[in-house]
Amino acid sequence: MMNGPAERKEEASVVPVNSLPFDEYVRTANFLREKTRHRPKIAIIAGSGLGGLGNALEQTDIFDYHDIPNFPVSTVVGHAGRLAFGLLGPTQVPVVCMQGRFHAYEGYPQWKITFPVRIFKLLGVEILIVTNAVGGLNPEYHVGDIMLIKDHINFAGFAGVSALCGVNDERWGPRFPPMNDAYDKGLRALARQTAPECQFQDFFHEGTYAMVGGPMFETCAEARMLRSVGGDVVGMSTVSEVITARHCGMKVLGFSLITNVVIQDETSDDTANHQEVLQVGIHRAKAMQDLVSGVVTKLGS
Ligand SMILES: O=P(O)(O)O[C@H]1O[C@H](CO)[C@@H](O)[C@H]1O
Ligand code: HPA
Repeated sequence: MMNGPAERKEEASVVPVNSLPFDEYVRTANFLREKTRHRPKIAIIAGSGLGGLGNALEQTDIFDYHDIPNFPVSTVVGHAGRLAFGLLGPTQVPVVCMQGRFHAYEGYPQWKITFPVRIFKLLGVEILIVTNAVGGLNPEYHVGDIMLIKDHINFAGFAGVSALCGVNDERWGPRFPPMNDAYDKGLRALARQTAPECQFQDFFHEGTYAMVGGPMFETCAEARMLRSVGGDVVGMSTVSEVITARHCGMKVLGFSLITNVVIQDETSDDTANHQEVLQVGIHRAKAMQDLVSGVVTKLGS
């Protein structure tokens, strides 16, 4: 029998993994809405070394993550831990930018990693732009190239780790959201159109982001496996944010900066390291900024 007393009891005993009640999200959103004059429809999450985007905003209202109720705090070098509301680009489009994101390897549960995405939804955001630093797996990709994210492979998800685990609150979205259209076609077309205008068509690709848990970089065998199943780049973030945004009906656009080439050959003397990731981020931050700003300007007009 469906929904009999036994089934209901079992349902009630499930501990929701997304464990803050809806009202707590509303409290955080209200806190921010009361303190900023901006009403952005676009949110940007800046990855490792890419937080400079937030510094390019004008008329900013800036919040330290420590000061926002219920917000996690950044613990990774290269993630400033600030939420900046402001105006981006020549046409002054209102945006909100996370200067630093949260990762599972910092010890955060999935619902916390993705908490800001739902706050953006409550604030009226319709489009989420994610940026990240990645290792290149595709042999045609070089350090400093930018990849428009076409799709992702969610290795954590295969293991049952998802921000959507737990009792589903329909106020956010459906129990079984589709992900075949995770990265919006129209927004990707806009990004492809913007890349040549920024003069970097020569180092622009479109490909698939493979998400691993980190914090350790990949072994050579793992890297070859990721490449063989279709990964063009690998990183330790982003996918949970994208899934949460799609779940609550936001459109998503994503860009990856290739900060290192993932070593796939055990005879190599090179090793991956976070300092290199940050250095490349610093050198190519302007390119990423121009691209995001170019797309945002088109969206705002
Ligand atoms: O994905 P973002 O936050 O850009 O950071 C990337 O850079 C770090 C490794 O250097 C990892 O956290 C990886 O995910
Ligand atoms: N692997 C995983 N995540 C990363 C890498 C990498 O090589 N570079 C930047 N983030």
